Amino acid sequence: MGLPVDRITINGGKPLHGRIELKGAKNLVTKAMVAAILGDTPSVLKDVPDISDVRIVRGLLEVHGVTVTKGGDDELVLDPSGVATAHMADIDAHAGSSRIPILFCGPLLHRLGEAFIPDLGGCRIGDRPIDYHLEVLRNFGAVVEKLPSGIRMTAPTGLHGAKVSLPYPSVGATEQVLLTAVLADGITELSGAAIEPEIMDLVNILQKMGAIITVETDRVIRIEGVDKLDGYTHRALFDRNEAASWAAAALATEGDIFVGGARQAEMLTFLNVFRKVGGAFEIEEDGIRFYHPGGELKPVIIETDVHPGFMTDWQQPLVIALTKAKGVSIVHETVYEQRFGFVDALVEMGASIEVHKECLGGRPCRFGQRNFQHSAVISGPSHLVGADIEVPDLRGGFSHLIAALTAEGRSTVSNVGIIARGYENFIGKLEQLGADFELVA
Ligand SMILES: CC(=O)N[C@H]1[C@@H](OP(=O)(O)OP(=O)(O)OC[C@H]2O[C@@H](n3ccc(=O)[nH]c3=O)[C@H](O)[C@@H]2O)O[C@H](CO)[C@@H](O)[C@@H]1O
Ligand SMILES: C=C(OP(=O)(O)O)C(=O)O
Repeated sequence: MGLPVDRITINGGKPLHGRIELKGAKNLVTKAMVAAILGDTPSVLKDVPDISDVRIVRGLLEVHGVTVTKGGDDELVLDPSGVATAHMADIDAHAGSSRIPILFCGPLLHRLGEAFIPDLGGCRIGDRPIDYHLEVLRNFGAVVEKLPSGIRMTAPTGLHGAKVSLPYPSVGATEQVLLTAVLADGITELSGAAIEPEIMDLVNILQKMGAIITVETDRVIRIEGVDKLDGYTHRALFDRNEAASWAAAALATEGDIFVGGARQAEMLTFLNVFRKVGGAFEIEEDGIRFYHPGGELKPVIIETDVHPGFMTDWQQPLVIALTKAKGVSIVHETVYEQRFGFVDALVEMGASIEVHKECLGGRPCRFGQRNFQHSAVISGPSHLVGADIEVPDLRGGFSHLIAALTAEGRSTVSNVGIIARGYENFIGKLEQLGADFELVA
């Protein structure tokens, strides 16, 4: 279900208390849905969240002839037996705000011998080129033709295993290689691979389907192509980015939230930072309790990075807690060159945050000396006051919600529809946690 409104007013200053439940990770579920195209039989995916990115991918699969039906609660059955060439106009209409269409390339080239990819969506937090994707696909034997409306791909001699190397461990490009190599003829060796937990869960899924994938040391993944794959049955990995977001909300509002379904192993790096800032957590069998134990919050120096580093998607929500810490925190964003657009609204609300183009707080990154404002210096504690703010992107949007929840007085947050791209029923969850807000028609 979409959001009924695009604006909410929040009366801040009330700690969030209660329990929420996570479902499968946005960054795995959508890719698992694409993997279903590769099977000869239907796949069953469990713990699918009701978020708009899932609806977009569902629409795209249906346009390509995959029958998608609801199984049990939160379960999708994806039957690829009718996969057929789609109409370009229909694809364009369904691509929406997601970046997932690019991952249809390999599976569609295997099944149909051609693919059309419209312009991609996703958060505007940097240029987000797709050069690695196109380069690896060319290595497999794809012919890429750029059209005004998107990209058309064919594979006149089929797809063949290749030795490929990524200049940077891109999550999407690693998934592109996996989804293409599993049915390619011969062996693929990928070096410079990303190894995020969501990628490892995609590897689990592909192995269930019949793929042969070896994850070696030093970011090398070896895939032996097979002739056919079957469907899978899989419960999606929990959404660790949503877990970190609610954890940040608990800390910033001086609250206490039990995040059902969160697990320690995939959040080790986040938990260390959360503890250093002054947050407390208790790890239970069925989730993690995150809370503010009282006392002052402490400043930290964080550098975002690929896994097992501090995930870039965690920094935006955590910045609000850092505005409450006594002293100077630094966040050096090394994954996306423009992920600090969201701080303008926070400054308007009274936060003291400066962004710099230098690489502050650690080692130099790809963005140093290139005029990208990618390091933030946060001085606290700041007293935030309510304001009218507009959500710029998914995680920046969640961070705006937290800012409004901690601020004195009333804030109006508009463009909240973006948040539904990755947070299931966040309005209902805010209600469950005791937030004081109203939806504005
Ligand atoms: C749907 C999904 O899973 N999204 C996640 C995925 O995004 P996504 O897969 O798009 O992110 P990537 O890991 O590919 O991007 C990382 C960096 O590589 C660059 N790059 C990437 C591809 C390419 O062809 N050329 C290139 O230069 C990007 O501009 C960026 O600077 O991983 C990111 C990094 O963990 C997360 O923040 C996103 O939440
Ligand atoms: C950047 C993100 O997602 P996407 O790649 O879907 O834009 C995110 O989840 O924070």
